Amino acid sequence: MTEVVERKATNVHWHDGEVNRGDRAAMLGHKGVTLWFTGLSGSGKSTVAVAVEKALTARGVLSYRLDGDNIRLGINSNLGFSAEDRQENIRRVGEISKLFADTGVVVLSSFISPYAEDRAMVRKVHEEADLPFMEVFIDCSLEAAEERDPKGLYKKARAGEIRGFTGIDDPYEAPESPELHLRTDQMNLEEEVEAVIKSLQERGIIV
Ligand SMILES: Nc1ncnc2c1ncn2[C@@H]1O[C@H](COP(=O)(O)OS(=O)(=O)O)[C@@H](OP(=O)(O)O)[C@H]1O
Ligand SMILES: Nc1ncnc2c1ncn2[C@@H]1O[C@H](COP(=O)(O)OP(=O)(O)O)[C@@H](O)[C@H]1O
Repeated sequence: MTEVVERKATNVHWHDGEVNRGDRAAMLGHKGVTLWFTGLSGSGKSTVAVAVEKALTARGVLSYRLDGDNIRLGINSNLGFSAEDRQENIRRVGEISKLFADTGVVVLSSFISPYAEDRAMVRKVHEEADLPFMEVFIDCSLEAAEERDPKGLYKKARAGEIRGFTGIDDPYEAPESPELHLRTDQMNLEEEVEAVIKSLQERGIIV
């Protein structure tokens, strides 16, 4: 696996507080977790995350969405779509997700995250911090995603106006053992939300 970037800072030390993760979970009434939605552009990552956020909020569960497009307009605006930039994009949002999950939030991170190695890095970062991490494969055939083409990007990619577009001329490595596998070209949104909520309950993250 590619090493996480080398730390440049020296003489830095972790500083513990007096309020811990358990205190925050007791205050909120649920645990923190990162739900990592991965899939092709147009597979439904954002649609599912938005619907799950709404359902969790209605249950009094604090959640927060981190979305590829939004993050790339802000903190990651200096990154493009080369393999190297995608890796740095995922590394940063993986670390951000970890911080949010540590606060007790149910984090809904939606990124194409096409490379298995980068997703494994995010999983490892969570495991090392003893935080729950669930990879959610938002699965949809390329044909169906291209048919949907909600932003007209596949059309542009086919016309050669976008280079290195995932699924067209850049790879997508499907997860081999995701915690949750949602076929958005075979299920409806309600079923998908239900599956996510059930999975969070089964893992004892929410009641
Ligand atoms: N070349 C190329 N390949 C894939 N996607 C592209 C590209 N150029 C722009 N876009 C738009 O960027 C969104 C994906 O950003 P991500 O941060 O999720 O990508 S990645 O995880 O770093 O691969 C993606 O959003 P979604 O369609 O919501 O997935 C696109 O809107
Ligand atoms: N079962 C489904 N689950 C999620 N999205 C669906 C489903 N069926 C159709 N769609 C549509 O597919 C599109 C997915 O777009 P989006 O959520 O932006 O995908 P992504 O974030 O993966 O790029 C939306 O237009 C959505 O309405």
